[in-house]
Amino acid sequence: MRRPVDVLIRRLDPEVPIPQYGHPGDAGADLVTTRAAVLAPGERVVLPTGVSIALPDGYAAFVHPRSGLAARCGLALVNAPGTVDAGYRGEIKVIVVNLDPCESVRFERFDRIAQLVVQQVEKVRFHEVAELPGSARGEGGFGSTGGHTAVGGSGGSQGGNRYASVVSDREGQ
Ligand SMILES: O=c1ccn([C@H]2C[C@H](O)[C@@H](COP(=O)(O)OP(=O)(O)OP(=O)(O)O)O2)c(=O)[nH]1
Ligand SMILES: [Mg+2]
Repeated sequence: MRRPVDVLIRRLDPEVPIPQYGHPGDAGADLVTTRAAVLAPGERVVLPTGVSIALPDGYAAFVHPRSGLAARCGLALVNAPGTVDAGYRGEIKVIVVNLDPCESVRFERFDRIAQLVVQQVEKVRFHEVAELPGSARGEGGFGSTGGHTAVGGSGGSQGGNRYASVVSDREGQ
């Protein structure tokens, strides 16, 4: 295993646990909320994690959702993945939204709400050019390779089509 990267961390709440990896090979260390909360269906809230960090230069940390909460409760991060810059010294916050149409989501203090993935990031220099070099993909994007052709349209009147395509995608799984 590679040597871990050292990251300085400050507790802003004396009782908050230091983020933990669930298993040795995990990419994300779990973040908790220091504030209990109840999110009604569709509600969005910014939750404090009680920690701030100082990343080494050339690194960033990304706040990712936890799949279990997404699957069980419909919890999503509005800005997933949230980007924590190396120079940020403020409290890490998590912007959660309850996407379940019916059920509220409840968090107790110190429940794990997200996971922090630390990665090396490249700094680039942009060089303006009149033409970009060619590539196999070219300008094709947004479903250009197929598989999503029935999704989309201009909204309203396409609703029936859109639903049918979602159903058939699921049947194909
Ligand atoms: O999920 C997140 C995302 C960001 N941040 C913090 C760390 C990050 O360094 C800072 C700014 O985030 P970002 O650059 O995504 O937000 P912005 O709207 O562009 O703000 P700014 O103008 O401060 O860059 O907010 C969090 O605590 N949680
Ligand atoms: Mg920014």
